[in-house]
Amino acid sequence: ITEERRASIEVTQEVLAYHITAAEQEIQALQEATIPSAELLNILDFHFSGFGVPEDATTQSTIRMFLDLNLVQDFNIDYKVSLCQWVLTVKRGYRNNVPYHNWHHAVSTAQSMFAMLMATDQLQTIFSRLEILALMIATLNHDVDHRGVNNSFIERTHQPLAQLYGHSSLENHHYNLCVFILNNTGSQILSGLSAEEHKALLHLIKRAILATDLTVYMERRKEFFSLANKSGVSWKSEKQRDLLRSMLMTASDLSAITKPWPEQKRIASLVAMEFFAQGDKEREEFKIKPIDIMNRENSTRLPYMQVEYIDEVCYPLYKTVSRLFDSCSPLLNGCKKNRENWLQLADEQ
Ligand SMILES: CCCOc1ccc(S(=O)(=O)N2CCN(C)CC2)cc1-c1nc(CC)cc(=O)[nH]1
Repeated sequence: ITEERRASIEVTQEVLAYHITAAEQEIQALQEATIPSAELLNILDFHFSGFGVPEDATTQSTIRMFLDLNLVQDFNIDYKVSLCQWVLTVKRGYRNNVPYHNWHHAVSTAQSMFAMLMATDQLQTIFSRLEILALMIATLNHDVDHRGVNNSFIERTHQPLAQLYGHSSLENHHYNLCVFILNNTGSQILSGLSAEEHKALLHLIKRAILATDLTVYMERRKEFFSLANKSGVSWKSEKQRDLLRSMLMTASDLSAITKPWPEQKRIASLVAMEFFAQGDKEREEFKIKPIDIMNRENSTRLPYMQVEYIDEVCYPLYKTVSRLFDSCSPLLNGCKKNRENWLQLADEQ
């Protein structure tokens, strides 16, 4: 990158550091709070939704996940000084003027990963402690600073992010901000790790966040489905574990489609709001015709689009994950149920 671009990134990071550091009183309140149990917070349930809970419960739920997975203890994470500030700083990294890709989506995604890990002993034996730490940090940060527009919009409209990163520009940005927050004074939750653990962890986090680019998921899932068809997969090789971690990232990322119908309906309208807002920008600002799913005029086709989304993107994944890990079958059942609900609405159109 040229010298002036490097300088402008420095300035942006300084400004970001100032804005992103959580407010003192918010940190204090969280530090002093008694964190309710996982049962009380309902975070062990597959039907939990981050969109349904008040802000302070979302930060307490995140802390509870790290505590109950023993990550605070295993990695000597300083609870008061770093973990509280880190959670609040990640929360502030999300934009609350974005209808769907905001902090509530981040918490829902992290909670889905948490629920899968807590329900499936096998996963806790397959993955090392470092991999579990990576998955929890990656799910919470995987969409940080999302602007409510997708990669293709960013690339087609030549936004700075597109010039910084060739492809998966959003996911690269999410990863870089995740690292920036981990290095920011006051939220350095990884200070208890050795140099080689830290290096290995950042690689695991990068792979996990980049895996949330849906185009990457659609390419790699064939390999996952055929691997899962073999009897008794060992998940011993790093390549196989990387694939499994990536697929579980997507299963967590798309878990809104598995939620009880009232929740799924509400979340789908937030997704639609965001997609249509992008369509409006494309039409007005960039004089480009928005693609079907982002075109407000097609909103009557929404139920039909959801059925397509379930059939083409979601169902095959939850089917395979549930076949490998039976305890994750609530995700498949929720997805099946929502397909029926959307199909019924589509037929009524
Ligand atoms: C609810 C408004 C319409 O929502 C959709 C419409 C179409 C498709 S799609 O499968 O055809 N497909 C996906 C891959 N893109 C590259 C092309 C379009 C997906 C969604 C959708 N996406 C998400 C994830 C953010 C959540 C969600 O609930 N629904």
